[in-house]
Amino acid sequence: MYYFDSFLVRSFAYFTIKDRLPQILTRVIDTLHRHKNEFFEEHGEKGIEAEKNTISILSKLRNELQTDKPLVPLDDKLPDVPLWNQYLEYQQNLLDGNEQPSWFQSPWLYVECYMYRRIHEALVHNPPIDDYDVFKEAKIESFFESQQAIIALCTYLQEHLKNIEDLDEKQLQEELFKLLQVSLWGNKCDLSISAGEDNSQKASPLKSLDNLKTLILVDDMESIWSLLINSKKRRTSIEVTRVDIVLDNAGYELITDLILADFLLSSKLVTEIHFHGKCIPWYVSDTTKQDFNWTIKQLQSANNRWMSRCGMNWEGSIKKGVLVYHDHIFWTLPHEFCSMAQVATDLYTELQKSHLIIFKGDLNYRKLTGDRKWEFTVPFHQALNKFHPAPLCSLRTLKSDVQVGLKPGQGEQFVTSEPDWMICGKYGVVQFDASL
Ligand SMILES: O=P(O)(O)OC[C@@]1(O)O[C@H](CO)[C@@H](O)[C@@H]1O
Ligand SMILES: [Mn+2]
Repeated sequence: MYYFDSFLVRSFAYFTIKDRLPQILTRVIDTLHRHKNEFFEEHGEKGIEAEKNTISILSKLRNELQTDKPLVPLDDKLPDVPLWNQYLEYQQNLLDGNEQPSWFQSPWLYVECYMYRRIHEALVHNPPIDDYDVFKEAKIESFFESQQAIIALCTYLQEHLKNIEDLDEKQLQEELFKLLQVSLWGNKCDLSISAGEDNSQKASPLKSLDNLKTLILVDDMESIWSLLINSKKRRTSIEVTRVDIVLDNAGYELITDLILADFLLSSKLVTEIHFHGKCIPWYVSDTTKQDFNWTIKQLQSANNRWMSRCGMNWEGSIKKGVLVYHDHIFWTLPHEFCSMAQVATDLYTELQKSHLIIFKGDLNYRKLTGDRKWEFTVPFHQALNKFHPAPLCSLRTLKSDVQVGLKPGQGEQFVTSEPDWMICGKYGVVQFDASL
C-alpha cells in the first residue's frame, strides 16, 4: 500500500486497474466482433463501419489504460460531460503543476467509473450502434443461468406468502429478514468482480440463508424492521410509506430486489417503492431501464406459472404507480454520495421524500463511504460524511477493501485467516444509518 495525494492506492485497486479492467475491455471488443453480422443485418455497411471504428477506439483506450496514459476530457456532448470534465479538473488540481491525472496515478473509484463512461463515449460516437449495450449479452446470460433460483423465489413469494394478511407481526418480521438476506446475497452475482465470467446464482436462495447468517458482519435488520412496522402503525389511511431501492446488478440480483419490493407492498409495510437504475451500461452487470423492462417482460412470458404471475403483478404495480422506476445521471458519475446535495440537488430532494433508502451493492458502499481507507471501527454515520437524505441502509457483499462500523477486532480477526475477506464477496453487511 502507498499514499498518493491523500488517497491510499490499494493493492486490490492496482490489480483491478492493471489486470481486470483490461480484461473487461477485451470482452467488450470481443462482443462487438461477435455481433458484426447483427450490425450488418440491421444497419448494412454503416453498421460494419461503426463497429470497426468503435473497436479501434476501445483498443486505443485499453492501451492508454495499460500504459498509464493521462486521463482526457470527454467530448460526446451528453449532459453529464461538464460534470465529468469538472471532476477531471478537480483531480488535476490535487496534483502539483507538471503532473496529470493518469490511470494508475488517480483514485481507483474515479478511473474505474471513468473507464465505463469512456466505453459509452466510444459507442455514442458511432451511430447507428450508439445505443448498443455491450454488456447486454452477459446480463441476459446471467439471468438464464439463474433460472432455478429465480423459480424458487417466485414460487416462494406466490405460494408461501399468498396469505400474507394472516401473518402476525413476528411472522412478518421473519419474512422481512429472510427477503432482506436474499436481496443481500443476490449481490454476489456481479459480473464486474468476475470480469464477465459466469457469476450466476446456482444454490437455492432460501435454503442457504441459515448457514450464511454468520457471514453477515453488521446486522441492522432489527432497526429496519422497527422503522417499517412503526411507520405502518403510525400511518393514516391517506399517508404514504415510501422505500427507495438504489439498484445494483441486473439478472438474479434484480429479481431479489423485485421480490423484496413485492413483499414490502403486499404486507402493507410500505405503500410505494421507488427503484433507481443506471442511465448507461455500467460495471458490466448494473441495471439499466432496458434491463428492468426486459426482466419484467421476460418473467411475464416465462413458462413457469409463478414467474409469469410475478411479472404480471409487477407490471400492474408499475401501472398503478406503486412501483416507480427512476434513473438519474448522478448514479453514473464518479462522485462520492456526500457531494450529491451539491452536484445533483434534484436527486437529493427526491430521496428526501423516502422513509428508507436501501443501497444495494459494493460500488454504492464505496461511494457512500467515499472509498477511503477508514479504520474498521469508524461509525458508518461518520463515514457517510453528512450524506443523509433519509434513513438509509446498505445491503452489500464485500468486494472491495473498504469497511466501517465493525466492532474492535472484528476486521483484524480475518487478516491472517482470510486475507482476501474484504474482496472475495463471501461476507456481507446490512448496515443502517438512522438520522442526522
Ligand atoms: O457494486 P457491485 O456490483 O456489488 O460490485 C462492483 C464491483 O464488482 O466492481 C468494483 C471492482 O471492479 C468493486 O466495487 C466491486 O468489486
Ligand atoms: Mn454492480
